[in-house]
Amino acid sequence: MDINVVNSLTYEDFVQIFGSVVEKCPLISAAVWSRRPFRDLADIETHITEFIHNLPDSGKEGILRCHPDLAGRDLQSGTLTRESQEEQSQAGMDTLDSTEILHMYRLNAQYKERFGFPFVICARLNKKAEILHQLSERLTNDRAAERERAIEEVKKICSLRLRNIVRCDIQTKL
Ligand SMILES: NC(=O)NC1=NC(=O)NC1=O
Repeated sequence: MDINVVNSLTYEDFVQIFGSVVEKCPLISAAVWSRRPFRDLADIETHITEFIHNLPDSGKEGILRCHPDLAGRDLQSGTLTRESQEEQSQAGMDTLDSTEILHMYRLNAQYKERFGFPFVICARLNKKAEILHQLSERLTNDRAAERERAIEEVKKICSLRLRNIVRCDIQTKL
């Protein structure tokens, strides 16, 4: 998306377009809007990651809690956001058999019980086997380390969603 177009967006249009780059956290884009004009898309990403970085632990955990479980209730009931649906499908979460779904459900529940926030991973960069491996492995982290690790995954998801916005725009230009 042409950065001059982005910089000329009204607040409402900016949040409409960028509000879901962090799952169900339009507040972040609403806050970043006031940092315009942006040099480029990477500049928007920098402002978003700085906003997240400067949040207290409770704020970071709040962002994590806005993420739907992988292969969880929202996927099964078709109530995922468009972005999450695409990401989870790409990772093969929508083709698990009943045993795998139950296994994911149990590990997600165990993880949430231990940390108080859901397991978050950038689904577009991982397939089923790696997701299960990471979920089991990260369960042994301490809370502070795991919070930071999960926030790093949120930043990867955000980065890919930002580029998706740009790619769509290029397509409309072709
Ligand atoms: N709990 C999660 O990691 N959820 C997700 N990761 C993604 O990349 N998309 C999701 O919905």
